[in-house]
Amino acid sequence: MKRQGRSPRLVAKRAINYELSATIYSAQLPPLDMEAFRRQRVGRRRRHRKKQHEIKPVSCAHESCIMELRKWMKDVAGFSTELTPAVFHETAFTTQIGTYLKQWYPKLQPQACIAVFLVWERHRHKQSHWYPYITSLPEDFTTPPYFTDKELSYLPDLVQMKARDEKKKVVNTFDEIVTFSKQYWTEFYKVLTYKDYRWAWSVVNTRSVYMEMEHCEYLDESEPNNIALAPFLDLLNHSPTANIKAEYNPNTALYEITTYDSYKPYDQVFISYGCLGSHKLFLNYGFCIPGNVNDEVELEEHVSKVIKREKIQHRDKKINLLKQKGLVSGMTCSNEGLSWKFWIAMETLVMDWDQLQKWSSLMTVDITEETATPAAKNLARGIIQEGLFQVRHRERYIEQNTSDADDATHVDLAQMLLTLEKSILTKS
Ligand SMILES: C[S@@+](CC[C@H](N)C(=O)[O-])C[C@H]1O[C@@H](n2cnc3c(N)ncnc32)[C@H](O)[C@@H]1O
Repeated sequence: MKRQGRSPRLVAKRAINYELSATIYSAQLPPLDMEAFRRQRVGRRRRHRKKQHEIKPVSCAHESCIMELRKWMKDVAGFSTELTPAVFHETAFTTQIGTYLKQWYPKLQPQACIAVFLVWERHRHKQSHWYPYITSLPEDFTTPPYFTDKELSYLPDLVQMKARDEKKKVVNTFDEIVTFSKQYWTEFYKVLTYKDYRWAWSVVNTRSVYMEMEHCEYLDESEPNNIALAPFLDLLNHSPTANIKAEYNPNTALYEITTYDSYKPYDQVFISYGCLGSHKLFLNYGFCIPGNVNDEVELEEHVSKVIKREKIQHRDKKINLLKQKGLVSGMTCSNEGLSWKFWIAMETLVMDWDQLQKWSSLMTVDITEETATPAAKNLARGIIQEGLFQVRHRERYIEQNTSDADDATHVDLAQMLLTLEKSILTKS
């Protein structure tokens, strides 16, 4: 039942535009109808006709945890060959532990609430109604909370800062949950460990779907209440180029995903988790993809470093102006090159006083690498070089500091993020 270090995929059984629907499990949803998945029958003949030279993917349908999950889907949702509606009357708040969840103080954020629910249900093992789903979940993750502080230091600066924040958030919410449960729910307190909580938090982070939900009086409103778990649906992997539509349909009470891509038999079916670059994919899901069309490098840090040591006239005034106009955060470079906001910043920073008086005329020009002034290009070159210097510096740091105590996957991820950054900066 243990799932570790592998990545099951959903495979198209026919050359179709695949359509999946599933019910979601959220912290506060009212009872939901569940219609699981429309599974197309695979004719044996069709499989036999498959060309010899095609490499058949290795199916994981026979794996006990997936079989259990399918069996569970069949038992509770009538999952067999066609989508069959069924009903789940439970939500986290209507289960055995709902009384605690509703009284939690300070109120739980949606993610923490689902995490508490998962920790508890996992602890109940086979007694839990959710056991087949919980057993089908990965045992660990490669998201930031799983990185040691040393491993975090291998990451590029910006993503490192966000990864540290994410890890801190898990630790802080865990502490709050310990404090509350110690006093008001000792049964839970006795079984609660940081390891389990981190696991549950990561389940929610990496596997939940987006769903607009109504206000819930029991949840902390500082975080939007729009996440839900969708068993089986959460086996779908991400591709940055997948062309899909995914939304909860209140008319059918189904979470519906439609793909506009075509698949041949035995292809892996992908969905898109959103237009996410490698940083976000890593921070939220613990992986990244080379050649991701959504990748970009934020240049704000490099810009501020370079302009501190360069002689920039009226520097503070120019920086304030760029900040006021909201141009600082969009200074990026991608596989397509440097952003318009970056070029505006470069032109602004090289202006003399007279040019600065007519600054607004800049906004009407489409500045690109081709049309930028030589001074702006020169400054831009210095900033890109600073970025490349930082990447090389971090790569050397990894080389000198890694040891057997580090998790090899974590080190690989850090190196991959640096390589992606280097590739974009070099192209620019
Ligand atoms: C919603 S789950 C998808 C199912 C998952 N592969 C599993 O084993 O259950 C999301 C996780 O799948 C993995 N994943 C999804 N798309 C991926 C991809 N294109 N490359 C590598 N890992 C991916 C990541 O670990 C991510 O956190």
